[in-house]
Amino acid sequence: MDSSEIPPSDLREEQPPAPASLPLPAAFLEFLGDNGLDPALYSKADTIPRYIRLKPGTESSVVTEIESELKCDLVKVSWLPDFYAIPPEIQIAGSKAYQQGKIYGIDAASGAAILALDVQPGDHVLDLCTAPGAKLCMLADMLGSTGSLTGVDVAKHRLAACRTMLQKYSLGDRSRLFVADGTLFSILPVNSNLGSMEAFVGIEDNGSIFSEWTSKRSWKDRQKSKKAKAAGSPHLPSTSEPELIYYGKDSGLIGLQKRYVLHPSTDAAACTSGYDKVLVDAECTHDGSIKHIQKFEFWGWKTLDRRVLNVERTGNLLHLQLGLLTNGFKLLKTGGSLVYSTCSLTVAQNENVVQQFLSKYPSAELLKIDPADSWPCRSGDIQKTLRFDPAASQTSGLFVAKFVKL
Ligand SMILES: C[S@@+](CC[C@H](N)C(=O)[O-])C[C@H]1O[C@@H](n2cnc3c(N)ncnc32)[C@H](O)[C@@H]1O
Repeated sequence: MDSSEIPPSDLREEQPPAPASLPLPAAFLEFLGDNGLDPALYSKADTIPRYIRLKPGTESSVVTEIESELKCDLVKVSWLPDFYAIPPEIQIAGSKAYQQGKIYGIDAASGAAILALDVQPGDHVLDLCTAPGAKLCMLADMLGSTGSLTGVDVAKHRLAACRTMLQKYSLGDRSRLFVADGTLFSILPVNSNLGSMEAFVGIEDNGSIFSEWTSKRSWKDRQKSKKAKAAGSPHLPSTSEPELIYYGKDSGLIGLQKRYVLHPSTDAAACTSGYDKVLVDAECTHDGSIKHIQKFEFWGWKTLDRRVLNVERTGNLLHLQLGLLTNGFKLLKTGGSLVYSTCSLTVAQNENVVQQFLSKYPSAELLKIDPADSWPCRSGDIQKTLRFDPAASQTSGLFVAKFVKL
C-alpha cells in the first residue's frame, strides 16, 4: 500500500470514528481520547491476520504441507521475505511444522522492525528487552553462523522462555541471555579481535572459566538466587550483577574467564568495542497491539485498567523508555545503529521519547529506513520515524525509529 493513501492523523480526526468491533471499555476509550488516538484503529481487529515466519532453509514444499495441516491458505507477505499471513482464528501451536521448529509466530510489523536494523554478517547484536523472544529468533536467523547475539530482559521467567525458543529452533549457538535491568546493563560483546583477551583465555581459575553451558546450576548460583528471592522481588535482579542464564557453544564465552566477560564497560569503551546493532523494543502500554487488547476481553476489562491505563504506571513507563533507549545507545559502537520500537500508538511513548533523547544526545541522528518505502506504514510525527496503524497496515500496531551513533 502506498503510504500516501493513508490520511495524516489531523485529517482522520475530522472523520466520525468507525464503530469498533470490540466492546472497548469506557476507560480505554478515554485513554485513546487523552492520547489523540482514533478508536477506528481497532475497527478491523477481527480481520487482522496472524503471521508466521518460515525458518530460513526450510524447503518451500513445507508451505503446502502446512496449508493442508492447518486447513487454510498461507498468503505470502509480498513486502517481507519468509512471512506468511494466516486467518486470525488459526492456532499454529498444535501443528507439526511448529512443533518441529519450521515456523514461528511473529507479527509482520515486528519483522519490519528487525529488517530496519539491517543486520549484517559478523555483527554483534544486542536485544535489550528481549522476552518472550520472537524478534530475538529472527535476529538469530539473520545472523546465521556469524557474529553474536545478546538478549537482556528484567523478567527471569520471560527470559527463560527465550532460552526455550532459541533451543527449540536451534538458534542459540551464538547467543547469550542475561537477566538484567536494560537501563543499567553494561556488558560489551565478546570481541575476538581484542588483543588483551588472549591474556584471559584458558587460564584455570577455580571454576571461574566458562565451560560448556549446562542447565544444571552450580551450588554457588543456587545460593545466590535463594538470597535474591529472600531479599524481595523475584523479577528484579541485583542491578550491579546481571545473571547469565544461557550461552551457546559459539557465543565466544567458553574458555574465557568470567571476570573478563562480565566486567562492566565504560561509555568510552563501548564506542570502540560496543555492539554494531541494538534493538530497544521497549516495555509500553501495548495499546497498539490488537491481539494484546483482545486478551483483556477474556481477563476482564478491569485488568486492562489496572495493568495498562494506570496513570502512575504510564508515567514510570516514559522514564523507563527513555532510560532503555539511552542505555542501548551508550552500548552502541560509533557508526553502529539502533532501532527503538514500541507497540503503543501514543505520541508520548514514541515521538516524545525520541525528541527528548535527540535533544540530550547530539551524537545520535535519526536514519531513514530505506526498505520502508514499500511497507504498509506511514511517517510518524517526526520525519524518518514510522507508524504501522493496525487497520491500515493489517499488522499489529508498531512505532519504529532508527538512529545512528555519530
Ligand atoms: C514489548 S516486550 C518485548 C518483546 C520482545 N522484544 C519480543 O519480540 O518478543 C517488553 C519487555 O521488556 C521487559 N522489560 C521491562 N522493563 C525492563 C528493564 N528495565 N530492562 C529490561 N527489560 C525490561 C519486559 O519484561 C518485557 O519482556
